[in-house]
Amino acid sequence: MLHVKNLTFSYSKKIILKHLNFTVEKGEHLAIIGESGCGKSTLLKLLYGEYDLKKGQIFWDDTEILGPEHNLVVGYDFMKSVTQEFDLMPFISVEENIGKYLSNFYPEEKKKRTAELIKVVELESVAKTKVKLLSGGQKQRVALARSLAKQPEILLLDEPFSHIDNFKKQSLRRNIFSYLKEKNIACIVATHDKNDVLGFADQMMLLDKKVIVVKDTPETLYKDPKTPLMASFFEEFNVINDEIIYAHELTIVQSSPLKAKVITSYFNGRNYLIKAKLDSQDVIFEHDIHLENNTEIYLSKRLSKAGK
Ligand SMILES: Nc1ncnc2c1ncn2[C@@H]1O[C@H](COP(=O)(O)OP(=O)(O)OP(=O)(O)O)[C@@H](O)[C@H]1O
Repeated sequence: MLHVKNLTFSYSKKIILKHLNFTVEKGEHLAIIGESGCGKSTLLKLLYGEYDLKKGQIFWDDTEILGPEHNLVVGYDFMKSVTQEFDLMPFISVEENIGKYLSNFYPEEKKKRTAELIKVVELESVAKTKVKLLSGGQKQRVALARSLAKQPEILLLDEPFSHIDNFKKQSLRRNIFSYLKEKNIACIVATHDKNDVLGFADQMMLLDKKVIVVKDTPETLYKDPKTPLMASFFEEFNVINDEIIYAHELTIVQSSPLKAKVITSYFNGRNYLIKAKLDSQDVIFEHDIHLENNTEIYLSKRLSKAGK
């Protein structure tokens, strides 16, 4: 288990993270979210042992994670990290990069393992291509596969699919995250993308103003986001009479106290996103058809399927 105890960290005098306490079980998937600059990458670097801690401690089971003051080489065998700098070897092939740290003593096993990982990241077609010839997204996939080569116990991922196109993203997420579950590898993912979280993370943790605001399951936080910052991670939303209401939860009714005037309609794929003026505030909601500007409407929170 990863155990973070009372971690506080600053770059020179600027405090970035304050009094963080949390745990991650073996095989568990934790997503770290928060606005740009809130300290997600810094936290991953601390967990990896890239910096020395002045306050607080980090343990993986009984091993304390220590920084460069204590370790000549940063990092531990049981932990791997994939950052935004992929740190690959450009002049050797994809399969050579992935197999680089696997023992040559068992060539058959090395070959099998490399092929298995190439399949997980769907790079079969470029297995023999030199890495310098790959796109950014392909390089990111090589970095992901390489991090899994010597099966770690815990994997730290910083925006792991940021360079990967939408065609590939969803199947890649499914492959990687189910591979980690299958092998009982814990993973901590810093992300801005709800699709990295919903359906995959066991727990998610929101960082804001240096502290952990909330840590819970994605389902609990989606259904009851508590704060606008949390809601904004998931979807477009409104705050009406102090209540957070997602755009898809607002609907047009015959009559209600919420009388509004349409400002504009945006085509949104399966429906339209309508912006309207409600008293002095702008509200946003989903609707099946385009609405003319200035149409007067009445809005209400949609009843859930259970009728609540
Ligand atoms: N090496 C450094 N030296 C000094 N300040 C730094 C350093 N690295 C990051 N910072 C600062 O620490 C804060 C947190 O940065 P960090 O990269 O951890 O945020 P983040 O949440 O990962 O952001 P993003 O989502 O944009 O990647 C920022 O204000 C950043 O400017």
